[in-house]
Amino acid sequence: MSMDCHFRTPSSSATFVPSSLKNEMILPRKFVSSPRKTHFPSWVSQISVRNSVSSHLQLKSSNGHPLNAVFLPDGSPGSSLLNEQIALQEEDKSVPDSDKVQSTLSITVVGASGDLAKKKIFPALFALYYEDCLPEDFIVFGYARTSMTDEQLRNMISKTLTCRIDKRANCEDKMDEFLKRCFYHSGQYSSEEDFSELDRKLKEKEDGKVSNRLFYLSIPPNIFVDVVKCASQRASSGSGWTRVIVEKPFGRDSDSSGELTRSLKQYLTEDQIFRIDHYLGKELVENLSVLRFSNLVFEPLWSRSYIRNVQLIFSEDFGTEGRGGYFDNYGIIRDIMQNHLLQILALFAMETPVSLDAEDIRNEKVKVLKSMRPLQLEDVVVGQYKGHSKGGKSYPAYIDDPTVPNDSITPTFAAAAIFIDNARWDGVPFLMKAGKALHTRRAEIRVQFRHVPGNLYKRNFGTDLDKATNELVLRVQPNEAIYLKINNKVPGLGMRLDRSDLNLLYRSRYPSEIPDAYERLLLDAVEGERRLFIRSDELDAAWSLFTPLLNELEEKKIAPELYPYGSRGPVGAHYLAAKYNVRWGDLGEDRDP
Ligand SMILES: NC(=O)C1=CN([C@@H]2O[C@H](COP(=O)(O)OP(=O)(O)OC[C@H]3O[C@@H](n4cnc5c(N)ncnc54)[C@H](OP(=O)(O)O)[C@@H]3O)[C@@H](O)[C@H]2O)C=CC1
Ligand SMILES: O=C1O[C@H](COP(=O)(O)O)[C@@H](O)[C@H](O)[C@H]1O
Repeated sequence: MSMDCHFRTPSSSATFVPSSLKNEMILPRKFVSSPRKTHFPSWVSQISVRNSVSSHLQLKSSNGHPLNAVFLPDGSPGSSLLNEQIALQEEDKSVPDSDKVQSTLSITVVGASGDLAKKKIFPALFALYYEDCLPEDFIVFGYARTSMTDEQLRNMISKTLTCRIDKRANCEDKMDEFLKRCFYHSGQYSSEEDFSELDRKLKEKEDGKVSNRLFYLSIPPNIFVDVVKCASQRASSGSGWTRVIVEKPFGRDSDSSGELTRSLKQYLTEDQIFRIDHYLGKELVENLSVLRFSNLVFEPLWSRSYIRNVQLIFSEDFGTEGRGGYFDNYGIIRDIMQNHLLQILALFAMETPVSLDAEDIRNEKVKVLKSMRPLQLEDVVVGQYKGHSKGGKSYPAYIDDPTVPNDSITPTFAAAAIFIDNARWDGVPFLMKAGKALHTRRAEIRVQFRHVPGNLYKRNFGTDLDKATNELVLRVQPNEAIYLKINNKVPGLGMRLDRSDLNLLYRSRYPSEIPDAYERLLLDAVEGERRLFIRSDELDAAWSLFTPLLNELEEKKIAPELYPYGSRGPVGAHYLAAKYNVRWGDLGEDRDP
């Protein structure tokens, strides 16, 4: 599905459209008061009317706040009442556009000279602009210490902007238009004067309109608080909202994370903080709840009664090249498991939320996180990649990175078994595995179901009944897919059974390019939709699970098991799985569709 904003529906008002409409089964979205008028197909108005009884008016943002309205800053006295009235007014089509106060959106990318900004943030902003997902009136400011002119920033950004494969028409023009809205301000991260100067430049561009300001902190964590202090005191909006997207890592453990949250909250309210975990913005992760809660065939099976184990697998076929300095201070458990994989696990295992509202979903995630048992050292395997030569090419060891100490024992691989002590999941092992410099790049969720009781066909499966159980796989990346391994009769006169797949391969079913996770998350932040961002109590619960283990690993100086660059990782991961009678599902991946 392409992220065509005219056709993106807020999850909280997701609407089904007959399959004859295929990829257009999503409803148009917001910016109703934008001067750039959108012409919707006639079926849209029918659906809006049909849903109007339940006040599901689709033509507004997912949190119910249209962007081009005046908003009091989040959390300010009376803001919710006033904002609600404004939202109601927005729904009232009798109010002419000219009577609505025009607002502007200013996005400041702090750390604009860095890797993430170039690789992900600017391209995502351009994609949103190209899909008409940003308001008519917006500007982007880059902020960093590096000295650069606006033109140099534009030049730098232009190298990483891409056009969607299926929408090349006019793309170059759109890029030029987008770049004209990009500006740069060079400043120190702890200088209030420099942020005052940024404020002055922002005001100049905002031209007296109500301004909504979004700051994206794409910088190392040790300067988060300095920036938030300066930005909130000197460059926050006086008339609209101010929000701050904070990149991970959110601390190194419970204490440092708590300290970071307390420091941020000296300057911002929780509602203004958008802690990003980009895995939550990935298409298949977003689809997890849809699959589970909107299909009768899945939700009844979603428990210990039918599920034998669940596996969350992340692997990369490259090492920490270029990021060793950052990585060595964190390791794979903090880099991937405590956030990306745990977030997926929480979504997978939570109880049904009261609604699709952000708070209802996050409440359920917190509950299930609190039901998890803190990780035990004996349920964890750590590894680190070593150098390897293959086909005349040599691959470096982790410690060959010049920014990594020679005696580093930081894990670049980890596997863990997690248990959830609640009625639904009692006794079900949730296995996580994450590693760098492995043989392949992939992220997937694998659900292995129990044996069929009294299976009439058990003799046809040979001795290994485990191989004959159903397995549901959500392949998050690459080549997104959902497939279910089933047993099937091989056509013919005999009775031979075959393991086969019911396969929903995204590129076959949905030919349009899938939006990058950062596009979805940036758009949600602009709209004030918090569902895919981490609330502080979720973060606390996540750290409580991992902090005792991390302390123990560090105190006992547990040496990682070495594995060759490009291999399947340490053998210990297989012993860990075997301890719980589990076989990693990705071992037979050559047969995966
Ligand atoms: N890169 C990635 O793939 C991912 C990154 N992240 C997170 O996003 C954030 C940004 O990542 P990334 O772009 O890779 O980071 P960079 O190391 O590239 O840093 C971004 C910018 O911050 C400034 N900076 C770097 N080091 C320091 C320092 N010690 N003191 C002050 N300023 C500094 C530099 O700008 P200047 O010198 O011009 O001021 C730099 O261009 C980090 O929190 C990272 O953990 C999260 C997921 C993936
Ligand atoms: O957060 C991080 O994610 C990337 C992997 O992201 P992906 O979207 O490319 O799968 C990982 O390489 C990095 O170490 C980590 O900090």
